[in-house]
Amino acid sequence: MFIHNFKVESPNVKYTQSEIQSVYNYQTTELVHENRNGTYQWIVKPKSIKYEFKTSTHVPKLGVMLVGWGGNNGSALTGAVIANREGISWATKDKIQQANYFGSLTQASAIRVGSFQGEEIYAPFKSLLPMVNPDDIVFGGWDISNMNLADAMARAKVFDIDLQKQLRPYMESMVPLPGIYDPDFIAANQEDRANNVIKGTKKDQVQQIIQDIKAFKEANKVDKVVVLWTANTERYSNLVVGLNDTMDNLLASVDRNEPEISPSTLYAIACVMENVPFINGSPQNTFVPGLIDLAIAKNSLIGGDDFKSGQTKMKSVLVDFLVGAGIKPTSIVSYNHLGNNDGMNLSAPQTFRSKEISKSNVVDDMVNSNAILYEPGEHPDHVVVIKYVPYVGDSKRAMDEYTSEIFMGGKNTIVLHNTCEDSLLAAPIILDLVLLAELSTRIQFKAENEGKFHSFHPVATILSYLTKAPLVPPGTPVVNALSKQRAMLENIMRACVGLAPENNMILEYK
Ligand SMILES: NC(=O)c1ccc[n+]([C@@H]2O[C@H](COP(=O)([O-])OP(=O)(O)OC[C@H]3O[C@@H](n4cnc5c(N)ncnc54)[C@H](O)[C@@H]3O)[C@@H](O)[C@H]2O)c1
Ligand SMILES: O=P([O-])([O-])O[C@@H]1[C@@H](O)[C@H](O)[C@@H](O)[C@H](O)[C@@H]1O
Repeated sequence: MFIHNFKVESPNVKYTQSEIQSVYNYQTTELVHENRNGTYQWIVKPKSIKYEFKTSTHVPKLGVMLVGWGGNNGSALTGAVIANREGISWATKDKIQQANYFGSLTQASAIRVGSFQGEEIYAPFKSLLPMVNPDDIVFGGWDISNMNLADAMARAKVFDIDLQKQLRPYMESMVPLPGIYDPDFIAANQEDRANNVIKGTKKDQVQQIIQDIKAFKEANKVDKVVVLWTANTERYSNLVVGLNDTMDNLLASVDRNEPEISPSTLYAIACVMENVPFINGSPQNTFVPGLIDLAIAKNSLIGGDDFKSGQTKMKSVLVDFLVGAGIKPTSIVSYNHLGNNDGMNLSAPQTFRSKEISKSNVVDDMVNSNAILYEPGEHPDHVVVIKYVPYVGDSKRAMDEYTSEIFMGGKNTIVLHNTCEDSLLAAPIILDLVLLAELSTRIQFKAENEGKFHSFHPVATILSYLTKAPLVPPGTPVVNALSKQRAMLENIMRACVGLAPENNMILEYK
């Protein structure tokens, strides 16, 4: 059975006018490696730590400023929110289609809340904690192309024509602000697009972005702004001591107009200086060490990298299943071709390399978790190929071959063909990223041994389910297995409302 909302009644949960307060006993373990009677043993000690959470229930009017607003993803998300808000339906060759948020974890997935008279009871994921209604989001942003959002939607060729016709009146007045353009960081084939750029030094550009954010906030009377990069993939920035290794060196490099500071890092600096959450939906290393330093010093949320939308999302499920089943993947070949502008930009070696890194590292945690299957340092062969084929447009075609060793010298080969409608998979992920980033800034918590409440660490690992290469604080484990990432997010939100983690034991029926 499905219920649409619920209230938790518990001595550990208190609903006030402005907050949900919860006390949560976090069950974990402590490991020691001790010499017991002359033999070193691993001792595992169950441990319970009391946490207190406070979640503000003041849901803000949210502004979302997209870098790359006029791109396929940006125009698709903007159009989809308008279509949902206005209740637009449109004719397709099959049926009259209603707007929806399928593919959004927060808007279209469910959680188990328990059982009632022998029946499993589920509720919307978003019913766990008060969240922004996506229909209410005000969009804006920047693009190096000055094309209005209605024409950008037509250029993207993502939506059905009847839907585009209905959306055009809402979107043709939406024009991206000039963006920071540096041809050294994206493919040369993007130059023709760059007719809407901020002039001046890198410092001038940062200042302009800060002014743009302030002006957007004032003009739209939004309470909060979240900025998300859905612009083209950049090449990696070189990490240089004295240039971008610390926040002081990074800011000094901007003052000196150092060429190696990328546009994406400049946008991120502007956001951190304004305490505006910044999320990187692409694979480049926007978050150079100096930027991470700055975000921590300012306690300003940063998250990324690279939306986990299709081929890689499937990989983080399949490899988790195989390794979890004691089967040894030995060869993973991931090929895809696509024909959108993202694909054209990725046809350059330096920008492809950024994507190759994020798509290749996604199995590391799963491989490293099982020393029965893999010797120290042993990894599957893993190849990533991306080709630009204009004809297929945004309809990316992914083909994967997984070869694994199975019982008694056997081999198993799994072949997948996955038509990933790139922007229709990425747009709902962008929505989740901005909604969860906003929610996480309304949560304060403290452990029993901490004196005062504090926010999550500015490096938002809570967003990792949505990214290929989760950005984590130094010294924090990187988890890519999709089921673990989703469980982490759900269970943290359950803790905020006093519910135990979903452990799937259902002992009541055992
Ligand atoms: N499934 C997916 O679509 C998916 C998944 C993961 C990551 N991504 C990443 O998301 C990004 C966007 O994908 P897309 O399909 O919308 O690409 P797109 O090329 O259609 O859109 C990118 C937009 O960014 C603009 N732009 C480029 N540099 C800019 C800058 N410095 N400032 C402002 N605007 C700039 C371009 O003019 C373009 O309009 C790409 O980096 C892609 O790799 C996409
Ligand atoms: O998310 P995913 O499908 O694994 O990876 C995708 C790439 O394979 C593809 O080339 C490009 O369309 C997107 O930028 C996305 O990153």
